[in-house]
Amino acid sequence: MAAPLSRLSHIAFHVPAGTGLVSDLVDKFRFHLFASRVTACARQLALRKGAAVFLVNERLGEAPPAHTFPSDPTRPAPAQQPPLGHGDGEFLYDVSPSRPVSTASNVCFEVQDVPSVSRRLQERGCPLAIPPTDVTDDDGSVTYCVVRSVVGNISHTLLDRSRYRGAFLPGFRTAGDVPKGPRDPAEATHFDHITYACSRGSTQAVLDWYQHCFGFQRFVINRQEDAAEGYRIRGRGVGLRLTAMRYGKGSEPGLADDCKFVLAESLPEPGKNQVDTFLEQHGGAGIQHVGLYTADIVSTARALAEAGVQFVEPPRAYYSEAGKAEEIWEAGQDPRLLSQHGILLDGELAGDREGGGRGSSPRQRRYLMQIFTKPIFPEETFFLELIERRGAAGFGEGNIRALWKSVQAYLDKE
Ligand SMILES: O=C(O)C(=O)Cc1ccc(O)cc1
Repeated sequence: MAAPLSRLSHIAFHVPAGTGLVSDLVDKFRFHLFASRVTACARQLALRKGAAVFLVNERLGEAPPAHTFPSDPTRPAPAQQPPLGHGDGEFLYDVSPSRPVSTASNVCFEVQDVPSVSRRLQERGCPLAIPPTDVTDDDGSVTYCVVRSVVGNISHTLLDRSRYRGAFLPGFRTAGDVPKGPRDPAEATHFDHITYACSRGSTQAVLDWYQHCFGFQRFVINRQEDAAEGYRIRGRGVGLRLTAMRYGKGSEPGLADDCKFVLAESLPEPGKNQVDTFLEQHGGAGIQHVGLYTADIVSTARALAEAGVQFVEPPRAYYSEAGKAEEIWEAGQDPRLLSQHGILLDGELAGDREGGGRGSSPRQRRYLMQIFTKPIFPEETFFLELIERRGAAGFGEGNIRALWKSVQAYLDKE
């Protein structure tokens, strides 16, 4: 049996010190810093927005010699530290990605029984980068292991925090103030999807690996997609092959336990494209973007733009395309407001994903709205997305084309 995952815990970045990622997440994206761990050579900061948690791992200087484990000047040493020789000792709960560039490289899941999950992974031929390891502090203990994915520099930390009462993980101090009052409706609430930029021709092997190791299921993005080839969108400046998978049973679109994994591959088309640009500047495959779910994308986009977040601009003709304004009005949205913020809207017809007859079903007002930020690191690699789903669980061709072109126009200008 594949190794069962309970829920997504957090996504970890690895960045050199001084990239400004933490201050951008706090000041611009309105995340709250809630836990930190500082050693002589690494700073690990956990930031939260609803159920969406990012862990930012910053390298502060040279790594320590392999035989030492860094002491934490900010709190007493945990009772049990990871054994030496596993990982590189710099970052707790993770391995350092080999890339020098800033990267989002670890998707961490909670599991119930780390030793049994590790055994199953090893039986399935997935070597562990860090074997089951206990870490303890005054608030309890956590067991974790780390497995490297078949995709680029991505790894997965699997942890059991059922015996832990602290704010985040053993070894971290509580930091900052997470607001306790009623949630601001303009806040994003959780991760909707994580998109991997994959090298050409690798999708099937990636699907097979995640299915074999973790029991991921294929998720149909759109009924126009082909079972073997995925959803291919090409022509008119776009060359993209998308395939998606999910780890949970899948619930109502928009719920926190329904995070999907989207695999993006470029198709041979003239000119440079954003997936290949990612692969080149990142030094290989990896996490290209993370979709943050919000129940009110207009307010969230407005608040983030006011705080300094830069979004890519939709193609100039997007809102004046035949039928677009009508489609937006029909969905109950105002095209002037969406265009003011650069938000895209795509409808999903009943049966678009389930295989029902397109055109034969009455039009349902199921739709989604999306907007991409500009890349957030100096390299043209990782970016964030805001997404609001109104009943639509997949991704529509209209939005994908427009999003692709928005990013492309931005990259071509740079
Ligand atoms: O729409 C989304 O959020 C996707 O994940 C699809 C997608 C993937 C990669 C791109 O470069 C552009 C669009």
